[in-house]
Amino acid sequence: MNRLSSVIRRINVFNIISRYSGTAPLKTSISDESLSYIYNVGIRNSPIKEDLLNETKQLYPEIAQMSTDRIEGDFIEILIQSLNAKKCLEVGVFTGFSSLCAALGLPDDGKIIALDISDEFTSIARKYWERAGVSHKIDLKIGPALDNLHNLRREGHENSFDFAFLDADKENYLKYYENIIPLMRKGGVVLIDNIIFHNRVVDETNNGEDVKCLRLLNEWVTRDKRVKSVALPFADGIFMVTKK
Ligand SMILES: C[S@@+](CC[C@H](N)C(=O)[O-])C[C@H]1O[C@@H](n2cnc3c(N)ncnc32)[C@H](O)[C@@H]1O
Repeated sequence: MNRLSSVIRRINVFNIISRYSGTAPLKTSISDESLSYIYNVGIRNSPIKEDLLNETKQLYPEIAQMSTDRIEGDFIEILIQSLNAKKCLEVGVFTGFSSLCAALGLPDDGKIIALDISDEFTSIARKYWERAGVSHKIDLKIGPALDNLHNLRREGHENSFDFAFLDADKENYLKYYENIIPLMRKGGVVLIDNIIFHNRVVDETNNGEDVKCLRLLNEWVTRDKRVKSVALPFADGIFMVTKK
């Protein structure tokens, strides 16, 4: 992590060089009505996904928005399928929406190693994985994700994952990222969720640890020579990264 610390010291997150020289981003032309239309027309019917999200809302009304965005979930499923992925990693499970989507995109002998710290949240997840018939594809490991990532590296999983989804505690994102990249195979894809974190990342008055960590991570990823990356302006902002 020495290279990491020295680069972090050099990054001034509010003095980011503008790399974009095009016209105004297309996103500004999407009205609320068009966005609703996209969400209505763009999501295929899936009673099990809707039930999971509805139960999450009932059980945890204050934090239900932690579930991965509905379109992002379908995007994960399609991406995994089109990559022919067989071995996936998820950091941050909650009640299991994104892992359900990932598992639905995997073949029957595919595997997801899913990491979370909460028995309570993931007990809901297990119920839906069972109902969807995908439990056998998901190996849930309860405990601090960083410890489990270190274990995976020690146990010989480096350079082997086809796909990873990072969606846990934001303060540790940079450490997670630095442990996920060595685990990915060449051409493997990592999606990093919440890179704008409900617009807090661009709010200069917000200097919460989670927000500061996301700013550093975003700069770090863009400069990382081990990968190619693109930031996708949907849901809560997503970095899509592929290992060279
Ligand atoms: C944003 S939620 C994940 C949402 C999930 N991807 C979904 O689609 O529902 C973040 C999760 O990270 C977990 N978490 C927080 N700190 C953690 C840690 N140190 N190690 C592992 N998991 C952690 C929380 O328990 C929570 O379930």
